[in-house]
Amino acid sequence: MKNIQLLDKTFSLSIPASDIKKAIWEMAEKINRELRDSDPLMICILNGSFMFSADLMKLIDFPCQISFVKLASYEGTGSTGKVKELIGFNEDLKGRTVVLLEDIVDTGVTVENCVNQLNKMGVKEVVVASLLFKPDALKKDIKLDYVGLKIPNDFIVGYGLDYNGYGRNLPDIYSLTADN
Ligand SMILES: O=P(O)(O)OC[C@H]1O[C@H](OP(=O)(O)OP(=O)(O)O)[C@H](O)[C@@H]1O
Ligand SMILES: Nc1nc2[nH]cnc2c(=O)[nH]1
Repeated sequence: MKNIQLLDKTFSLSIPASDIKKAIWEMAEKINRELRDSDPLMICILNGSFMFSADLMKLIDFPCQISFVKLASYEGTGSTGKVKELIGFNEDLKGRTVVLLEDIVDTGVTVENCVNQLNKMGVKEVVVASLLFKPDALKKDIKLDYVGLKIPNDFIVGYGLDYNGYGRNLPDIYSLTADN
Protein backbone atom coordinates (compact mmCIF):
# COMPACT_ATOMS: atom_id res chain seq x y z
CA MET A 1 0.00 0.00 0.00
CA LYS A 2 1.34 3.44 -0.95
CA ASN A 3 2.49 5.49 2.06
CA ILE A 4 3.31 9.21 2.26
CA GLN A 5 4.97 11.35 4.93
CA LEU A 6 3.70 14.82 5.94
CA LEU A 7 5.72 16.54 8.67
CA ASP A 8 5.91 14.01 11.56
CA LYS A 9 3.12 11.69 10.36
CA THR A 10 2.75 8.76 7.96
CA PHE A 11 -0.41 8.22 5.91
CA SER A 12 -1.50 5.32 3.71
CA LEU A 13 -3.59 5.45 0.54
CA SER A 14 -7.28 4.98 1.31
CA ILE A 15 -9.38 6.53 -1.51
CA PRO A 16 -7.87 6.67 -5.00
CA ALA A 17 -8.61 9.63 -7.27
CA SER A 18 -10.73 7.41 -9.55
CA ASP A 19 -13.20 6.68 -6.67
CA ILE A 20 -13.38 10.39 -5.81
CA LYS A 21 -14.10 11.25 -9.43
CA LYS A 22 -16.91 8.68 -9.65
CA ALA A 23 -18.54 9.91 -6.41
CA ILE A 24 -18.48 13.53 -7.64
CA TRP A 25 -19.85 12.56 -11.02
CA GLU A 26 -22.79 10.74 -9.37
CA MET A 27 -23.48 13.67 -7.04
CA ALA A 28 -23.40 16.16 -9.93
CA GLU A 29 -25.90 14.04 -11.87
CA LYS A 30 -28.34 14.17 -8.94
CA ILE A 31 -27.85 17.91 -8.40
CA ASN A 32 -28.38 18.53 -12.11
CA ARG A 33 -31.65 16.61 -11.94
CA GLU A 34 -32.96 17.95 -8.62
CA LEU A 35 -31.79 21.58 -8.33
CA ARG A 36 -31.82 22.92 -11.89
CA ASP A 37 -35.10 24.83 -11.34
CA SER A 38 -34.07 26.29 -7.93
CA ASP A 39 -31.45 28.81 -9.15
CA PRO A 40 -29.16 27.62 -6.32
CA LEU A 41 -26.22 29.58 -4.96
CA MET A 42 -23.36 27.19 -4.20
CA ILE A 43 -21.19 28.14 -1.23
CA CYS A 44 -17.73 26.58 -1.06
CA ILE A 45 -16.49 26.30 2.53
CA LEU A 46 -12.78 27.11 2.36
CA ASN A 47 -10.14 25.94 2.69
CA GLY A 48 -10.74 22.20 2.40
CA SER A 49 -13.56 22.30 -0.14
CA PHE A 50 -11.70 24.16 -2.89
CA MET A 51 -10.82 21.08 -4.95
CA PHE A 52 -14.17 19.31 -4.54
CA SER A 53 -16.09 22.52 -5.32
CA ALA A 54 -14.04 23.16 -8.47
CA ASP A 55 -14.49 19.61 -9.77
CA LEU A 56 -18.21 19.49 -8.92
CA MET A 57 -18.93 22.91 -10.48
CA LYS A 58 -17.39 21.80 -13.79
CA LEU A 59 -20.05 19.07 -13.96
CA ILE A 60 -23.05 21.31 -13.21
CA ASP A 61 -24.89 21.73 -16.49
CA PHE A 62 -27.22 24.68 -15.73
CA PRO A 63 -26.42 28.37 -15.03
CA CYS A 64 -25.30 28.46 -11.41
CA GLN A 65 -23.57 30.92 -9.05
CA ILE A 66 -20.84 30.14 -6.52
CA SER A 67 -19.51 32.09 -3.54
CA PHE A 68 -17.01 31.38 -0.75
CA VAL A 69 -16.73 31.46 3.03
CA LYS A 70 -13.68 30.50 5.07
CA LEU A 71 -14.24 28.65 8.33
CA ALA A 72 -11.98 26.57 10.57
CA SER A 73 -12.85 24.06 13.29
CA TYR A 74 -10.03 21.50 13.04
CA GLU A 75 -6.51 21.92 14.42
CA GLY A 76 -3.77 19.32 13.93
CA THR A 77 -5.63 15.99 13.72
CA GLY A 78 -8.69 16.84 15.84
CA SER A 79 -11.78 19.04 16.08
CA THR A 80 -11.70 22.02 18.46
CA GLY A 81 -15.50 21.79 18.70
CA LYS A 82 -15.69 25.50 17.79
CA VAL A 83 -16.01 27.23 14.43
CA LYS A 84 -13.74 30.21 13.67
CA GLU A 85 -15.17 32.48 10.97
CA LEU A 86 -12.29 33.85 8.87
CA ILE A 87 -14.39 35.10 5.91
CA GLY A 88 -18.14 35.11 6.55
CA PHE A 89 -21.36 35.20 4.54
CA ASN A 90 -21.55 38.69 3.08
CA GLU A 91 -24.08 38.47 0.26
CA ASP A 92 -27.83 39.01 0.31
CA LEU A 93 -29.04 35.43 0.54
CA LYS A 94 -32.66 36.17 1.41
CA GLY A 95 -35.05 33.81 -0.35
CA ARG A 96 -32.25 31.81 -2.03
CA THR A 97 -31.67 28.08 -2.21
CA VAL A 98 -28.15 27.77 -0.81
CA VAL A 99 -26.03 24.67 -1.39
CA LEU A 100 -23.19 24.26 1.12
CA LEU A 101 -20.25 22.50 -0.52
CA GLU A 102 -18.15 20.66 2.07
CA ASP A 103 -15.17 18.38 1.55
CA ILE A 104 -16.00 16.51 4.77
CA VAL A 105 -18.60 16.33 7.53
CA ASP A 106 -16.95 14.99 10.68
CA THR A 107 -18.46 16.17 14.02
CA GLY A 108 -20.92 18.33 12.07
CA VAL A 109 -20.13 21.56 13.98
CA THR A 110 -19.17 23.46 10.82
CA VAL A 111 -22.32 22.55 8.90
CA GLU A 112 -24.57 23.15 11.92
CA ASN A 113 -23.03 26.59 12.39
CA CYS A 114 -23.55 27.47 8.70
CA VAL A 115 -27.13 26.20 8.59
CA ASN A 116 -28.03 28.25 11.68
CA GLN A 117 -26.45 31.41 10.23
CA LEU A 118 -28.14 30.95 6.86
CA ASN A 119 -31.55 30.37 8.40
CA LYS A 120 -31.14 33.59 10.41
CA MET A 121 -30.35 35.38 7.15
CA GLY A 122 -33.71 34.32 5.71
CA VAL A 123 -32.67 31.85 3.02
CA LYS A 124 -35.40 29.81 1.35
CA GLU A 125 -33.62 26.50 2.02
CA VAL A 126 -30.18 25.12 2.84
CA VAL A 127 -28.99 22.04 0.99
CA VAL A 128 -25.80 20.29 2.15
CA ALA A 129 -23.50 18.50 -0.31
CA SER A 130 -20.45 16.82 1.21
CA LEU A 131 -17.91 14.72 -0.64
CA LEU A 132 -17.06 12.75 2.53
CA PHE A 133 -18.98 11.87 5.69
CA LYS A 134 -17.76 10.17 8.89
CA PRO A 135 -21.02 8.81 10.43
CA ASP A 136 -19.21 7.56 13.56
CA ALA A 137 -17.85 11.05 14.38
CA LEU A 138 -21.12 12.97 13.98
CA LYS A 139 -22.22 14.85 17.12
CA LYS A 140 -24.84 17.19 15.68
CA ASP A 141 -28.38 16.69 14.44
CA ILE A 142 -27.90 17.80 10.83
CA LYS A 143 -29.38 16.71 7.51
CA LEU A 144 -27.02 15.87 4.66
CA ASP A 145 -28.71 15.99 1.27
CA TYR A 146 -25.85 14.75 -0.93
CA VAL A 147 -22.99 12.57 0.33
CA GLY A 148 -20.25 11.25 -1.95
CA LEU A 149 -18.57 8.62 0.25
CA LYS A 150 -19.09 7.43 3.84
CA ILE A 151 -15.75 6.80 5.52
CA PRO A 152 -14.44 5.44 8.85
CA ASN A 153 -13.58 7.76 11.73
CA ASP A 154 -9.89 8.13 10.80
CA PHE A 155 -7.95 11.34 10.18
CA ILE A 156 -7.44 11.80 6.45
CA VAL A 157 -5.50 14.11 4.11
CA GLY A 158 -5.48 14.85 0.39
CA TYR A 159 -7.89 16.23 -2.18
CA GLY A 160 -8.17 19.55 -0.31
CA LEU A 161 -7.79 18.14 3.22
CA ASP A 162 -4.66 19.01 5.16
CA TYR A 163 -2.42 18.12 8.07
CA ASN A 164 -1.15 21.45 9.45
CA GLY A 165 -1.50 23.00 6.00
CA TYR A 166 0.17 20.18 4.02
CA GLY A 167 -1.39 17.54 1.79
CA ARG A 168 -4.17 19.58 0.20
CA ASN A 169 -2.65 19.18 -3.30
CA LEU A 170 -2.67 15.36 -3.26
CA PRO A 171 -5.11 13.94 -5.88
CA ASP A 172 -5.83 10.83 -3.74
CA ILE A 173 -6.96 10.62 -0.09
CA TYR A 174 -4.74 9.07 2.60
CA SER A 175 -5.48 7.91 6.20
CA LEU A 176 -3.26 8.38 9.22
CA THR A 177 -1.57 5.04 9.92
CA ALA A 178 -1.86 3.33 13.32
CA ASP A 179 1.88 3.59 14.05
CA ASN A 180 1.95 7.42 14.40
O1 LIG B 1 -17.68 18.42 10.79
P1 LIG B 1 -16.55 19.17 11.40
O2 LIG B 1 -16.01 18.47 12.63
O3 LIG B 1 -16.85 20.61 11.62
O4 LIG B 1 -15.32 19.07 10.38
C1 LIG B 1 -15.46 19.45 9.05
C2 LIG B 1 -14.67 20.67 8.71
O5 LIG B 1 -13.28 20.44 8.99
C3 LIG B 1 -12.51 20.83 7.87
O6 LIG B 1 -12.19 22.19 7.91
P2 LIG B 1 -11.01 22.73 8.85
O7 LIG B 1 -11.57 23.25 10.12
O8 LIG B 1 -9.95 21.70 8.97
O9 LIG B 1 -10.49 23.98 8.04
P3 LIG B 1 -9.83 23.93 6.57
O10 LIG B 1 -10.94 23.59 5.63
O11 LIG B 1 -9.32 25.30 6.37
O12 LIG B 1 -8.76 22.88 6.59
C4 LIG B 1 -13.43 20.57 6.69
O13 LIG B 1 -13.06 21.32 5.57
C5 LIG B 1 -14.78 20.94 7.23
O14 LIG B 1 -15.12 22.28 6.99
N1 LIG C 1 -7.56 17.03 7.24
C1 LIG C 1 -8.70 16.71 7.82
N2 LIG C 1 -9.57 17.66 8.17
C2 LIG C 1 -10.71 17.24 8.75
N3 LIG C 1 -11.76 17.97 9.19
C3 LIG C 1 -12.64 17.12 9.68
N4 LIG C 1 -12.21 15.85 9.59
C4 LIG C 1 -11.02 15.91 9.00
C5 LIG C 1 -10.07 14.92 8.62
O1 LIG C 1 -10.22 13.71 8.79
N5 LIG C 1 -8.93 15.39 8.04
